[in-house]
Amino acid sequence: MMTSPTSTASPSELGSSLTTHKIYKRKKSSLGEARIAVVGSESVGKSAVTVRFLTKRFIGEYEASVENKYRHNSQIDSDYVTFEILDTCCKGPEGCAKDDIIRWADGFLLIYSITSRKSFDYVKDLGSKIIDARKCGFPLVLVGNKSDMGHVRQVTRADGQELGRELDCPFIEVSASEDAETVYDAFNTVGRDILSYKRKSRTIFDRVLGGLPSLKK
Ligand SMILES: Nc1nc2c(ncn2[C@@H]2O[C@H](COP(=O)(O)OP(=O)(O)OP(=O)(O)O)[C@@H](O)[C@H]2O)c(=O)[nH]1
Repeated sequence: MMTSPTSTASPSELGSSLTTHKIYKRKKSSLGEARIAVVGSESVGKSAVTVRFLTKRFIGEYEASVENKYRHNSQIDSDYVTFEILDTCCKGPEGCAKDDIIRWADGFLLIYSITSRKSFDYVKDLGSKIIDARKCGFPLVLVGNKSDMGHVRQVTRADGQELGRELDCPFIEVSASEDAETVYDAFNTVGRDILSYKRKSRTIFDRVLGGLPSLKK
């Protein structure tokens, strides 16, 4: 069900595809699935960006005290993909990148607000924590949200590009409120990276299995 752009969105308003979870078990997702955790500090627009991608609408305010998980079918290039998107909540001492979430996700959208230096420093630490926990080359996309608020900008585009290079991941500036295309681009970029990462892992696995019959000869 669509919600009007100016209303307050609650999870139940966003349709039956949504469930809320507390613990994320790392049961491997299938090749056509992309589990994305949307992480970043408070009020950077994690829910706005997620809901924009899911409903094509910008919704101003959210009832946001819990983590929300959504399933969404989409197509990237010629691949059909089921996105599982976790809109995280940062309250609590562990912040939004709890260990079970880091294990659960196939990839991350690291979101900061271009109007908050503090939120940028937060994703810098978070990105390093994720890279330490997962393998090198793990799918991450760095997202600077609220690009429509250039008049109160605290983080330059060059800062974002530099951090993208440091984390070795794509960097995109978006505006959940003004520019849906940039938001789709961010999700599709991480989705594409996840599929390619999974294919590479599978290729190595297949190569190992593929080698076994020849051993019998
Ligand atoms: N101008 C502008 N405001 C935005 C944008 N995205 C989100 N906001 C506003 O920023 C505020 C926080 O947005 P949320 O989506 O609730 O942020 P969040 O990161 O999910 O917040 P928490 O879950 O509470 O940490 C709301 O008032 C939104 O309307 C944007 O692209 N531009």
